[in-house]
Amino acid sequence: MNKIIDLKQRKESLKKLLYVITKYEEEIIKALYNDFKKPAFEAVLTETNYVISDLKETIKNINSWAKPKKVSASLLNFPSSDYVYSEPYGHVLILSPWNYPFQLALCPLVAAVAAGNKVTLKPSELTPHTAAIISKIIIETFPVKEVVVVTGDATVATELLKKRWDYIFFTGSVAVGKIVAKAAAENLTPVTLELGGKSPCIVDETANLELSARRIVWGKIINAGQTCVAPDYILVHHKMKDTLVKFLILEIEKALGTNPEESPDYARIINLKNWERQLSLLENQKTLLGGKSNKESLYLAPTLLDEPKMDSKVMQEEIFGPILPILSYKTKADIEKIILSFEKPLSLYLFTQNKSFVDEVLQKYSFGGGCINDTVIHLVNNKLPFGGVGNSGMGAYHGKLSFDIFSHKKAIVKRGTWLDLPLRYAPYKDKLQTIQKLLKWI
Ligand SMILES: NC(=O)C1=CN([C@@H]2O[C@H](COP(=O)(O)OP(=O)(O)OC[C@H]3O[C@@H](n4cnc5c(N)ncnc54)[C@H](OP(=O)(O)O)[C@@H]3O)[C@@H](O)[C@H]2O)C=CC1
Ligand SMILES: CCCCCC(=O)O
Repeated sequence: MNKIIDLKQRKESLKKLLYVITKYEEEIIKALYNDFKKPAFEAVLTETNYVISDLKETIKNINSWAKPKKVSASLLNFPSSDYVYSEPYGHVLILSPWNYPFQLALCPLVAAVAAGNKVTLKPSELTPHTAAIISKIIIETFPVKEVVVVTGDATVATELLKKRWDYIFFTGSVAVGKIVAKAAAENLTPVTLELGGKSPCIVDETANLELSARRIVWGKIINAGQTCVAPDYILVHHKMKDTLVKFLILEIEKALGTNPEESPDYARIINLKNWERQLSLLENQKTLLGGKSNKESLYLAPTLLDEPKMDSKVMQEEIFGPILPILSYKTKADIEKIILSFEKPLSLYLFTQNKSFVDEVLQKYSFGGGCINDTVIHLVNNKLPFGGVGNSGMGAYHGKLSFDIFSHKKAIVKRGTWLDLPLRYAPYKDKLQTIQKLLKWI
């Protein structure tokens, strides 16, 4: 059993990490830009500041989170004091993706360290500049190497998965999530899988269309649509479709101008393979806006598609890019038929003023989490669990939940020795009635 990293040392390490990240914030922002032109505003909002506030919250609460929790004792154990101890799993592996390469690597890492674990982190090789600054930060913060960064591609991750870990935290695609789960099963290693899916965005006949368009566009164009909780496709009431499309086009132009390629506020597709995949989603599709692309700069305009067929590629796989299919519906049965044709999504968004429809949708559809009359912002509140369900993932984190997923919860009963009731001990003769009465009474 590795030496458990004591609370004082964990807190010191996290304070040092906060200092070092703050010191290198400009370098991190530059690295994110160099990797795929992530705008500085988005880099601060969704990466550096996101991690800094998570770190501050963890440092503030680590003592209370790590303290053994006293729970009410069972009368059957009288006299006793009962506790839940949070114990680090040991040595954890974190595999993180390229789309929010700083946040999705560091937030799990902060929690794993806070819970007292050693950490091996493998960031994506698709964002080498960010991986390099993460390595620099970790080396400067953890000289004793309780945290190490292993850079490299999927082959490195494959080798890492051959080792035995005490916990694996994976963020990425469903396909690789299954590879990770299989590898973990070999050693019965607990895992958190933060995956993806096709997150629907329903707009009904009561929705405020201008406001809905603004919030849908925001959630779609941030990071050039490469966000696991981005609205993947729109289901709009057929009477509202034309007006919604008009507002979507207006909001995209308001945000990025009439030529988004020239906007400094719009990222690029991460690499040629993903750019070509995005282009393949446009084949034989009717475009309402966008479609313009540039192979050299890996640019793809925010693109609205008109009523793609359900068996088309764009409707058969997670888009994970700036393409937004618009499908209209007449009845709730139309909505149900489409949403239930897919695996349980990571998110679902509903734009409506109809409270009973909200209740109906929340009851009818299973999904990781989502918003009513907005998109993506459920990730801002760290009191809310962030995770998938079914194919979109298992386990959820953020806030104290992150500390808890990296802690084994050990139950401890501390018995008094001044009293030892004989009831539970054999021989049981003529004790049965007493125990039956007692158990009914408790
Ligand atoms: N739920 C969430 O929080 C998030 C989910 N996602 C989902 O991730 C997907 C896109 O991210 P992406 O990075 O492309 O996902 P991948 O699954 O391709 O990669 C995720 C991580 O796993 C590594 N990896 C890739 N192939 C293998 C393999 N065969 N064995 C072991 N490890 C491997 C990658 O390394 P390398 O990149 O170096 O090849 C990367 O570090 C989308 O489906 C998206 O929805 C993305 C972000 C957040
Ligand atoms: C806005 C931050 C989002 C991070 C996780 C994702 O890709 O959805």
